[in-house]
Amino acid sequence: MTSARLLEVDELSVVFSTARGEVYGVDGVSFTLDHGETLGVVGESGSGKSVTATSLIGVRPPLTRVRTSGSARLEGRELLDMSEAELRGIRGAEIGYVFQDPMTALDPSIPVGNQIVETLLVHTGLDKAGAQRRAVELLDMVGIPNAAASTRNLPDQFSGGMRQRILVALAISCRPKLLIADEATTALDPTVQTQILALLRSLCRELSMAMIMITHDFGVVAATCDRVQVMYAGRIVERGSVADVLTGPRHPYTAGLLRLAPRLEINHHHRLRPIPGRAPTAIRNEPGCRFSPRCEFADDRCHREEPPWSDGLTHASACWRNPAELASRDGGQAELASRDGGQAELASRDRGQAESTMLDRDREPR
Ligand SMILES: Nc1ncnc2c1ncn2[C@@H]1O[C@H](COP(=O)(O)OP(=O)(O)OP(=O)(O)O)[C@@H](O)[C@H]1O
Repeated sequence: MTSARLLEVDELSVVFSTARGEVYGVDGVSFTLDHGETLGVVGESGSGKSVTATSLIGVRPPLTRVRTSGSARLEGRELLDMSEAELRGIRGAEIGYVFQDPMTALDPSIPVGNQIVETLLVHTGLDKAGAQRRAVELLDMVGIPNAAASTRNLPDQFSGGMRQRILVALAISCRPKLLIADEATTALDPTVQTQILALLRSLCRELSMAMIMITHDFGVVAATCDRVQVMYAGRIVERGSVADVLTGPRHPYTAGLLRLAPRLEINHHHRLRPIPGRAPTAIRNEPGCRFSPRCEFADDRCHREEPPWSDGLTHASACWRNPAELASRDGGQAELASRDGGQAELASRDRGQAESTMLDRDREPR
């Protein structure tokens, strides 16, 4: 029986034992994802985006003692209790993963077609001839020119953008229900980045595939996602629809990130500029809100007590302060709100632009 929800993550915590003590890579994260839905996960470096995602597919850093707790269910099946063999069956087949650097995921010594064929033979009932035909179809689908001949090429015979397309082909080869794109376009130049984002969005639609898009970049989220959650120091601090969060951020951290993002256009690189102060490593030794040492609105209670999560709302944040109060105290916020009106428009324009780019099927030269 298929569960209504594709993914249900409940109080997920991932703790690393380090020389400095226990470090919470992720600390009590909960979220859900429906079939076909696209979710952006945004936050500064070290906020726990990748640890959240890799714990779903059971990938653990080597030589590190890790303790995972909570729950992560894929269509009702607990991923955290699965054996390595069961997880191997999930990875690729039900959850596809696209990394930032295709060369870490592609074997440089094996022709790309063979790498896709291997995956298909492991996870599907296709025979070799069927898998070879499917590999050509997949390369064609992601916009590799001369797909049949290209199957014989090694990864380094392709440009960076083409390699990223090949990685997308590999990730979707078994028609996963969920695609996780982890900074998948960060290393690409802006034009190629726009094309890959368009490709991902259109594949999600064509294949009814859900996607978790991990990024530093609100422009990427605006171009590809329905919903977004913002992470800080191992926790989710705000979540909502992309339009709601971009037009009216409720958490001072999100507002700060948006204020510092130059422009929400996906054809410009704009990794998050840092908010003043240092992002903490999530070692549980301080009471109160983790953002309070960097927050211009923090009062005594923020430093003392963990803020509650405003549950039941589609647009919610974990903050003691009232968003209206923050907006009235922060002149910059008012400016942000009016600028964000334009940004919401941009979000839908970016999507249109990204999709028409996809329809054009333009291909970057080698
Ligand atoms: N192997 C490890 N050993 C110890 N701590 C780790 C390890 N991997 C991750 N962490 C901790 O988990 C936190 C979250 O890491 P994660 O890679 O998820 O961040 P991120 O938000 O994905 O950052 P980036 O955007 O730079 O990839 C880090 O700040 C670090 O403290």
